[in-house]
Amino acid sequence: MEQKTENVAVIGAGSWGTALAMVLADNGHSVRIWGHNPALIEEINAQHTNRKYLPEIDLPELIQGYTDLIKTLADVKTIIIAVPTKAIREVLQKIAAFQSEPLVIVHVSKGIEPDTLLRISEMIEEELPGELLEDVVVLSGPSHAEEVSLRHPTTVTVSAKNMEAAEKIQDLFINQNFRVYTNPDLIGVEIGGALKNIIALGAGISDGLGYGDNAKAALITRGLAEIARLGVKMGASPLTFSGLTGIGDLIVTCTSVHSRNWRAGNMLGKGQKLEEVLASMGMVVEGVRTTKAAYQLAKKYDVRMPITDALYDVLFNGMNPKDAVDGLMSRRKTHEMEDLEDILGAD
Ligand SMILES: NC(=O)C1=CN([C@@H]2O[C@H](COP(=O)(O)OP(=O)(O)OC[C@H]3O[C@@H](n4cnc5c(N)ncnc54)[C@H](OP(=O)(O)O)[C@@H]3O)[C@@H](O)[C@H]2O)C=CC1
Ligand SMILES: O=C(CO)COP(=O)(O)O
Repeated sequence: MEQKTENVAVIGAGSWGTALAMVLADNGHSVRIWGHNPALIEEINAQHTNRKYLPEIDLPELIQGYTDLIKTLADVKTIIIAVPTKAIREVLQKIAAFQSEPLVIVHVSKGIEPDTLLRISEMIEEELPGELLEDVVVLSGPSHAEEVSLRHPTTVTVSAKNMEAAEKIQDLFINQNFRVYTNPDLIGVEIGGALKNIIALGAGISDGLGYGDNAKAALITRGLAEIARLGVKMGASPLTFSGLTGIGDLIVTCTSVHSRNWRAGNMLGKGQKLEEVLASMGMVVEGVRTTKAAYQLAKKYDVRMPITDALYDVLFNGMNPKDAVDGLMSRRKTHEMEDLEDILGAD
């Protein structure tokens, strides 16, 4: 496939930013990766590695590391924001302080902001004035950085209000190992990507407690039901939840040892305290903040989210994980498809 190459900036030099920089470099783009840790950027430039986040990987030389944000964005139109959700406003404020040309922002983070209950594209629209923001595109789907950086086959979805912008980002990333689909359902893509992390924490807890595949299948299936219930009330298409950013990302995150959310849940299930689990991870566990946001969203939209409620009690109210599972299993009996009307959007 003939592609026009360009300068692309990746903001965030962690696992996902680095793996996506590799995809872009494989497509021939000049990639500038910005990070706030000078030692890591020095390592990327001098040794072409990022040992903390992708220990086994050698990086293409087309990837250049930067710590100066102004230099990173010179002659760049498209930037990939790959920092944890809670750092997004901070980096956008830094960019807004000097940027004068409009940007296409591609966000690849998976979260919802607690309290404001904004999706990430909405946070970006709040932080960047209209004259600096040409388009916002989300890229999401079942895609562990560890496997993308090994160039293992991976599929993701892009979405935006302006689908022409999404298609341009599809062209920017797509290659033989990294297949990119489009989906116009921006709300569904962002909600599925964010909320699967809650269920992945739950799957990790279940495995940590010693429960088996039956319990995990139940969590994935009933987790998807409650994500779809909320998503549809927020305006998403129910079909999106049967796609890559719905069931696809749920499967990969609930079943993979690469998932930081699964790993954190696993440690919780084995009896460790949340603070010690997070301190030992060294990488972001988005599901913790997203549990708080989803708990608040469930109240706002009056949607039943029993797994999210149980996770909230474990994470923020000190509930014993075993008691949380017992609570889920002893809920009032019900019809499996009782919520179908909600999922299909009927009154
Ligand atoms: N890893 C994956 O496989 C995937 C991750 N994602 C999503 O991508 C997002 C980023 O995750 P990921 O790369 O994995 O996270 P990591 O924890 O691997 O890396 C996060 C990076 O962001 C940097 N960072 C944190 N806070 C700031 C800040 N205030 N200013 C500048 N840089 C900051 C960190 O710097 P430092 O090293 O100094 O802490 C680190 O380089 C998350 O929302 C995640 O859900 C989506 C799909 C796949
Ligand atoms: O989103 C991911 C894979 O699609 C990565 O999940 P974790 O953040 O749990 O590692």
